[in-house]
Amino acid sequence: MNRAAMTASQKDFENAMNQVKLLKKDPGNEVKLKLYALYKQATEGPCNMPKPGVFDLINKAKWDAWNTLGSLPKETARQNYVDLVSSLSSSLESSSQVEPGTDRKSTGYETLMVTSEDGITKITLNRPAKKNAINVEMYHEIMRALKAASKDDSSITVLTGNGDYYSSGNDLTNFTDIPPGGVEEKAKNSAILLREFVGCFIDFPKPLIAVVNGPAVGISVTILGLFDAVYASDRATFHTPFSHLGQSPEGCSSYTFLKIMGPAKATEMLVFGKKLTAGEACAQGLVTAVFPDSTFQKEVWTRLKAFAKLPPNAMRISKEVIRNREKEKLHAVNAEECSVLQERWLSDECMNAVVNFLSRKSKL
Ligand SMILES: CCCC/C=C/CC(=O)SCCNC(=O)CCNC(=O)[C@H](O)C(C)(C)COP(=O)(O)OP(=O)(O)OC[C@H]1O[C@@H](n2cnc3c(N)ncnc32)[C@H](O)[C@@H]1OP(=O)(O)O
Repeated sequence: MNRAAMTASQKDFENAMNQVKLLKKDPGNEVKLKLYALYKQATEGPCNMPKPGVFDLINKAKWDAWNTLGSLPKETARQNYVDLVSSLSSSLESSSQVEPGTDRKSTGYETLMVTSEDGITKITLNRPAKKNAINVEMYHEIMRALKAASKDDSSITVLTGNGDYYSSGNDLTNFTDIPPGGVEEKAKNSAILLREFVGCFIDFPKPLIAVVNGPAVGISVTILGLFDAVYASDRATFHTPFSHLGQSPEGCSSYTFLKIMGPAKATEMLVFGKKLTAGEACAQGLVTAVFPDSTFQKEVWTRLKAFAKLPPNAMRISKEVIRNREKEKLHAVNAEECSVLQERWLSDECMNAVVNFLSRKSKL
């Protein structure tokens, strides 16, 4: 009897492991850590691995989850794993029945909403609960959306944010997913990603317009220097706290901001982390126009719809004439900024700032 039950439980365990791979929705980090811990306990027994270092956030979280199970018997862990997967499958299935085929799914983007209407392709950053922080998936999706927009039949492309923020910049949890090659490999991969990401903005062929609906931080601010127009709500602020984060400027801002606002004002922003109001950013040339938040959407979209009616080829060619002679320089600046940042990400100053944010010791 016992033996039959154990065999059945082992089979259920294997089925459950397969079921986890087939889950349609991400169950979230907390559940994933529980699954990891139960799996390890069921297959290897109690945790006797050395505790990972303080900067190794992911492995430390995994270790904590496993260690918490103490001396739970392997068979019980196996059963608990099976029970957890079964509850998970039914809850995720039922939630997908409530909301069949949401918009996000139909567009094929997880972190963005992309629509095309009235000659305008609108790319909306769509992680409002995280203040539209740009995680690795979002970097890739923005690049994909820009590539698609460069070839579609729209005349202009708009980037905006959903919710109260435009974007809080780089998602600081990006730094916690350390690959087997360690933090050096992570820094190298991030520099490659950043260079490719910024390169897409440098090369974007159609008029690119930012509709800054709220506060903007970090990389969401620096790349504005590569846009053709920037419209802001009077609720928006512009903040590049690189020194506070132990980092250095990116998005070609070390070049574009100096050209736009001059070295003194650019230094205040990029080195001293001065946060600008929308009015100040407009006075310094980073923002094209500011509108009261109450009428922002109406006024901006009326203006953009009128722009989108202009002959698209003329707009594209005019942009080429204005921007092309700077392209080579911008790519060189981008490469240099990324290589400096690759080093910065390995510094104690940067690691401490990220750990402080993640352990909720500091915010901007
Ligand atoms: C690979 C390429 C790398 C390119 C490098 C680029 C450099 C940069 O972009 S530097 C800028 C990095 N950004 C920040 O330092 C902002 C950090 N966030 C904050 O200081 C605050 O969250 C805020 C001032 C933006 C908002 O504060 P508020 O009190 O209104 O809201 P919160 O409760 O803090 O946020 C809600 C929710 O969102 C999460 N979150 C917000 N911003 C980020 C972020 N940048 N990275 C990760 N997560 C972020 C925050 O943790 C909250 O999540 P929970 O509800 O789960 O706690």
